Amino acid sequence: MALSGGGLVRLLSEELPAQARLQASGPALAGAAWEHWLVGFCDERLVPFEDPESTCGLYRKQLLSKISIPNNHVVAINPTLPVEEAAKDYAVRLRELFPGDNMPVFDLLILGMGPDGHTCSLFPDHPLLKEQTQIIAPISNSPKPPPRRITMTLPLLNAARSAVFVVTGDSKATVLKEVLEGKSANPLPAGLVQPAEVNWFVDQASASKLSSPGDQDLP
Ligand SMILES: O=C(O)[C@H](O)[C@@H](O)[C@H](O)[C@H](O)COP(=O)(O)O
Repeated sequence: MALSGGGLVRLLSEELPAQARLQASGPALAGAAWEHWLVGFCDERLVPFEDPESTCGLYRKQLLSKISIPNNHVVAINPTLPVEEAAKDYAVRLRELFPGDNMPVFDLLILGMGPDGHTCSLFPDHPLLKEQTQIIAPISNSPKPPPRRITMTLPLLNAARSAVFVVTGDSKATVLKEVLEGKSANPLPAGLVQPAEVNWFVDQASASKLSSPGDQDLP
């Protein structure tokens, strides 16, 4: 699986370890055992892991240290490289997890969405949305700080078996309606993520502007 940053870190860190403890006491659910998972990142900020802006550093501290995922099952970036090199290096690291596959196929992507409809570090009207060759790309002018990041691109995101968007808060209500119900000829980045299966986990505040469930024709 691959994880996104932002508010998702706290949300997963608050919920998953408790679920893991619950499931660990259950008879089956061996498949849910954490040691079977490899964890990558849908995007990452180019800062040291000890920086509070480091997505991997936050997950290690708040989540991964509390569940039994072996350290070598977490595929982190090399934040000491220049951003272009860090992107190339991360693409190599991910491809090593999928030997022989032309395109790595993640089982699960867990994504957030910004109030402008960005996801990962793919922002509206950014040239990266047209990237069709690289699976990981650098960005040095992220509108959301910090500016230097690496990000999965749409070819990699759309090759996944499934994606889950987790969207909360009223600041996302307008953009969520646009992504799920809009008919724009220029869809927002979150609306361009269309792997085999996409599920949206939203709270009442972020869903407050959606049409009533009965008459939605969701993508
Ligand atoms: O590292 C990042 O910044 C994220 O990957 C980014 O894409 C995030 O998911 C959205 O900006 C939503 O973040 P919030 O849930 O905090 O609004």
